Amino acid sequence: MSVAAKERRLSSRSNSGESEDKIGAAELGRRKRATSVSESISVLRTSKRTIYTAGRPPWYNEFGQMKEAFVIGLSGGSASGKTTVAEKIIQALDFPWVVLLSMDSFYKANIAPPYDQIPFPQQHELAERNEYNFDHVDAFDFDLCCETLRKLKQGRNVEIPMYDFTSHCRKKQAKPLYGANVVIFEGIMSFVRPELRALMDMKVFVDTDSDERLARRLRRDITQRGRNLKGVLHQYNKFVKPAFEQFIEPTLQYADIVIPRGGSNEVAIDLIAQHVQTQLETRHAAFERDMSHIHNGQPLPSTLNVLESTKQVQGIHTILRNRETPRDDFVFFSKRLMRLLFEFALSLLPHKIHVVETPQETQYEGRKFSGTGLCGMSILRAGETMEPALFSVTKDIRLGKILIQTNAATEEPELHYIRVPRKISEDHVILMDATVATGAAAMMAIRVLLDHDVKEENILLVSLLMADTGVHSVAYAFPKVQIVTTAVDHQLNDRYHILPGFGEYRLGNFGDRYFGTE
Ligand SMILES: Nc1ncnc2c1ncn2[C@@H]1O[C@H](COP(=O)(O)OP(=O)(O)O)[C@@H](O)[C@H]1O
Ligand SMILES: Nc1ccn([C@@H]2O[C@H](COP(=O)(O)O)[C@@H](O)[C@H]2O)c(=O)n1
Repeated sequence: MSVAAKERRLSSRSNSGESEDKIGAAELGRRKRATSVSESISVLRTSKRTIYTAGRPPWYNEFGQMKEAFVIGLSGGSASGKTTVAEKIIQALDFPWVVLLSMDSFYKANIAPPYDQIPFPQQHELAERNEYNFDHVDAFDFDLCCETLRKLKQGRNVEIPMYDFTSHCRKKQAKPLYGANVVIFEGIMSFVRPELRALMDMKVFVDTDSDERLARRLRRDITQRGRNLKGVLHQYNKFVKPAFEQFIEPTLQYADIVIPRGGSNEVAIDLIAQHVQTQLETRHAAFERDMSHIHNGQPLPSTLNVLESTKQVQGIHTILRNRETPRDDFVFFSKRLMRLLFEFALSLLPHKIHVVETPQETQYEGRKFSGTGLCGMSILRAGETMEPALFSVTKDIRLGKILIQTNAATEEPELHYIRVPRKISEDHVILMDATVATGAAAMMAIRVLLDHDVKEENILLVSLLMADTGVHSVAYAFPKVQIVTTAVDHQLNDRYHILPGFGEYRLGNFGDRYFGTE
């Protein structure tokens, strides 16, 4: 199958995108039209219940640790039907957060030893004349391939190189990919290296008759890869066939399952899908969801930083907690409190001594932010209300967004949309939510940042008002994250759920009061 088609499939099943990662309702609709998934909303199926969901449920435990993605390795000769089988497994799983990763993406950008002794124009000419061996192990960048698959398995954000079969080159742009519960990794050499095999939870070999493979390859390479009959036959006899015997066929011994006839073998595909479902159910059931009272009575963590409760701060709280406060006052005083909060949060960032010369030509020993970079990340919807205040105290700050909603049926947070600024791994990140109750959404947002290689100690969770449960849950899972707020409330409702500002000190739903959607 063509790389373009594989990429289309890949992007249609994951939350990656050309310019952003998103899985909002509109995107879901587009995907449904682009793929053959039948229902109008995504369905996560388990044997016990059916959960309707458009978002991604937690992929980490109460300690904040990752549940690794399930990796299916698919091997077999060229045109044996690996991609077709992968696509059928995806359809049979009918489960979001499944990504298809092809080894084709890891063809060397510039053909390397023993070939890199040949200068580039000649390499290209060799490929054009079908004299370059794309079926040799040396044609693949195994190091990058292994690193990418390992990161995906660990749930981290990756950049997938894009390969063009027509020009025989890696494209300049890579494709961001994040958020996989299941990774299907396919390629002719996928079982060759032990380090790649070690990452696979299940290994499947697609065993298709060689005549059939040749017939399919002829059709595909002529119609999709811009080749001619003579060239395909020459390449097949000189490289593809010997490579199958030398490198690919011997790896059949590593397979857990051998699928004769490839994509037509519905029974084998159903069996694989069932096994993966069972594995995912087991992992899902192991997740501790109710964290509302496991930290009861514990002292507040040392990573908690509460803004000094001056009379001025108390005055603003009084206005915000007053149910009679009109919306324009609520917005005005929230913004005042947010600015104070952000100035306080910024003071917690690392600073170094910085000496400047004054107009009087004396030296002034001051301070300067000593981090690499700073960016903000708002948890939608209420976190968005904090953006103007952040902009008013920081200059040129880059901003990302993340939409997390609670699934009414499961009461779990679900990830619906993310837009993370590029190259944030060395940055300090100010993560914003107006209020934090159980901490579930904040934990998910922190996990997303960690998956994008942000350092835990560089994250500041900044919130106007927090419940002590939320503080405990976040600090327990992510002990290096700095938690910054103006007040910590301890309030339980009759279901042992803590709601900040609830009851006597009621604040209500912050987003509704701020946006006037009560
Ligand atoms: N069972 C099948 N019957 C007919 N054609 C098939 C079948 N499986 C795959 N093909 C076709 O053969 C070609 C190669 O299949 P593909 O799944 O891309 O193989 P691979 O990923 O192993 O190279 C494609 O054009 C595909 O449409
Ligand atoms: N520039 C290239 C790169 C690779 N090939 C052939 O692709 C085959 C692997 O892809 P499958 O989808 O068939 O598994 C491999 O056999 C290479 O010969 C190519 O023709 N040109």
